[in-house]
This record gives sequence, structure tokens and C-alpha cells, in this order.
Amino acid sequence: MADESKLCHDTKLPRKRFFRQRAHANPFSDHNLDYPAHPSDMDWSSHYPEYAHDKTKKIEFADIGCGYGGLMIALAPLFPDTLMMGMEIRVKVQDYVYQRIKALRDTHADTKGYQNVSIMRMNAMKFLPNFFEKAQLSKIFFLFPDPHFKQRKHKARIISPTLLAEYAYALKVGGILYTITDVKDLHLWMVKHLDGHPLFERIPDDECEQDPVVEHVRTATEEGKKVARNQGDKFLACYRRIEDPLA
Ligand SMILES: C[S@@+](CC[C@H](N)C(=O)[O-])C[C@H]1O[C@@H](n2cnc3c(N)ncnc32)[C@H](O)[C@@H]1O
Repeated sequence: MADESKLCHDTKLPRKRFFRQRAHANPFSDHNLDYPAHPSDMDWSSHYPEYAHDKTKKIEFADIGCGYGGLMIALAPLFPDTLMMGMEIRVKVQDYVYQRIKALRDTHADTKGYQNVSIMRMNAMKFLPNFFEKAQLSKIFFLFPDPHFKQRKHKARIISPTLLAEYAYALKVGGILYTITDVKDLHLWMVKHLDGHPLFERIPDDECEQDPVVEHVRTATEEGKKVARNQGDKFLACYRRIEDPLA
């Protein structure tokens, strides 16, 4: 049950100040989280009750490190038939997004709005293939990921050769991986690893800009808004999952 004092009296939206948590959670810990041994062991019906009857309906968009959930909440009404999931390691931040989605579902109950979006607490660096089948996703988002500035911390970055193999596994051919950051060094790091991966091909920037999702990638999240307020740069790079050239 939600603690009512943490919700806005009128809208029932959660009040962010009660859900703040220190910026970093250890990405190498499993945080004692439960995770399925195989994607088919996962029961998604509590996340998407409106779709519980349709076992063929699968999550297609994943927002990794979704923070306060702005991207998915912006995309949910634009793709009403697409199931999307935010993944967030910090428990209080996940609680906030959960309350946010619940309030939106209640407000839009007559149109069954926001039934296609959910949030899960997980460490995406550890268990992603336990949740998603091969070629299940059509979009995967990395918006303003933690930069882990120090060289000795680079291994904690959410884009790495090992993790790219997992993202390539979960993305279908033709699916798109979106990255954006205000940290140039991190942008160059992500581009270097994605350019070096045989299953990803960079989408030219002008083509990327035609993608209606990109506007939201730039502006919809808390970090994106903060960067805009501080007049920071936003470095965007989008990649297409391509066929395995060796297959
Ligand atoms: C800088 S914030 C950006 C949040 C959001 N994408 C935005 O643009 O506002 C990075 C987020 O990634 C989450 N995160 C970091 N490592 C993670 C992991 N291994 N699995 C899931 N979430 C993670 C952090 O807790 C944090 O909320």
C-alpha cells in the first residue's frame, strides 16, 4: 500500500522529495533480487493486467536505468499497443515510478491509458537475458547513463563489449539502440564500443533525427531536463541491430 502522505493530495502522483536516493547503487551486486532462471518463467501479468489474457504479447521497449520514468511515460500514449518496461536499480526511484504509473492508470482508467508501461527493480548489468528472449525487443534505451568518470570505474559503465552482446541478443534485427549523454567522454566510449561491435551499425545522425522517438529521448527524462536547464550538450548516437554477418 502506498503511504498516502507521500502522494500529491489531488493527483495522487508521488512527490519526488520522498523518493530521492543517493545517486549510485552498486551495479556489481545482485541486491538479493529475485530473477527468473529463464524468460518463460517470468509472470508479467501483475505488470500489465490488461494484457494478462494474451500470453503472446511481449515487452518490446526497454529503458535501462530509467530513473524517474519520464521516457516511458512520454512514449506510452504514443505506442498504446506496445508493452514497455523501465528497469531501475534504485529501490526508492523504482517506488516513485511505480506510484507515478499507478496514478496515471487511475486518472486514465476510462481510456485504459498507461496499461502498456511498467517498472521493475533490477540490475540490468547482471540479469537482462533472464528476462528477455532472443530478438524480443525492438527498442532499447540508454538515456544519460551514469558516467563513472574514473578510469578504474569504467567497468561499471552500462555499455561494454560484454553487455553489448546481451543487448544484441535481446534486440531483433532492425531494432534500435538509443544512447544519449551530456558527457562527451562517455559518448565517445559508447560510440567506440558500439562501432566495434559486429551486430550494430550506426544510424546516420540526419536519419536519426527523423525518428519521432528521438525528440523524447532528448527531452522527456529528468536528466535530459536537468541538462537542458544547465544548457549542457546532449550527445546522441543511435544504432541499428543488424544481421549476424557470420550466420
Ligand atoms: C543518471 S541516471 C539517468 C536516469 C534516466 N535515464 C534519465 O535520463 O533521467 C542513471 C540511472 O541508471 C540507474 N542504473 C545504474 N546502473 C543500473 C543498473 N545496473 N541497472 C538498472 N539501473 C541502473 C541509476 O540508478 C540511475 O537512476
